[in-house]
Amino acid sequence: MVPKAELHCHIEGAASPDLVLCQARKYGVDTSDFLRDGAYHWYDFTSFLAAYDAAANLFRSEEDYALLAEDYLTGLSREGAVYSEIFTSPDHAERAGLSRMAYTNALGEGIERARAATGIEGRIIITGVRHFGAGAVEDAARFAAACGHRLVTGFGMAGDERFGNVRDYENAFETAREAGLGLTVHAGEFGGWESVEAALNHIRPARIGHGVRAIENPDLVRRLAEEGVVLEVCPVSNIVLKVFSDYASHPLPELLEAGCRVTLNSDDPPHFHTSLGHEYHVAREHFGLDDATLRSLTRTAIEAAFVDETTRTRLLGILDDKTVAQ
Ligand SMILES: Nc1ncnc2[nH]cnc12
Ligand SMILES: [Zn+2]
Repeated sequence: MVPKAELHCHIEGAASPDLVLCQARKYGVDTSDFLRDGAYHWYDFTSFLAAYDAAANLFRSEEDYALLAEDYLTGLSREGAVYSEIFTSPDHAERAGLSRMAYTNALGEGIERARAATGIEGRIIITGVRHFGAGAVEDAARFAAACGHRLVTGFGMAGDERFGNVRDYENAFETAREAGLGLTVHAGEFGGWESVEAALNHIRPARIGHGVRAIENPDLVRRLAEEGVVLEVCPVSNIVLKVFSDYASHPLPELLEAGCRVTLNSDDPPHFHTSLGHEYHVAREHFGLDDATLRSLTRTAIEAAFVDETTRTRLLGILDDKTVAQ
């Protein structure tokens, strides 16, 4: 099995329908609006975000979140993943009645449990939600900068990219940068190439969430390659959310060919009927990537991971060991 590493997965969006149904029974909530016949139901990006929020609202206690992270990472390890960064959303936890710190500690506990059981390494990227406004994203950044949790190593922004101007979020990212956190921002998913360029100019992140619509501007693709900005590409998400109509028109192969640093990610796996393993399968079947190239994408992810150098070296060692073993 090709070793895998993931940089872009929203933990609330990773809750399996079975786990969500369990939570719904626990809290006596009817899920039929967004979950039917064992699968999530929504029809466009806006209704997807609503389903995501509704599922998130069923995680309310520290044990709920510990279980969510443990369940996700344990399953990911079975697919051959050695590393995972989860995007967390303190705003969602607060809406569900849990403090940001309790939420972060609980997810950390879930990561530690999964590591003890399987060896998978995990880190937390705290995210602000763009369509909650600049004030909310600044609050999330201040929390990320101050929380002091050992596993919090990055800050990002998700949510509806069509909302507001990326400039309005500069302060939030400055706060996170000054605290030494790695930076990633969603851009070039529902916004076009201009959104990627604006993110580069105003946020200066090490990584871009998606970034795939940079393909609309060859100069920008060259810039991404030259600056070595890493793209957290989520192919199945892009097809299911209709960012591209089919795999034949998905730009991942072209971005790779242009020298961009590309990684494979699942985004919100059960919502899109995917998993990290399935993303690697899709890259093989639809983009024609061979095992050596898939391993090089894992290498890119580990190189771009927001981890200390000792951990990075250990992870690269595992990748090389497994490469030799096959
Ligand atoms: N694909 C996506 N784009 C933006 N925000 C998100 N939050 C969860 N999934 C997302
Ligand atoms: Zn995302």
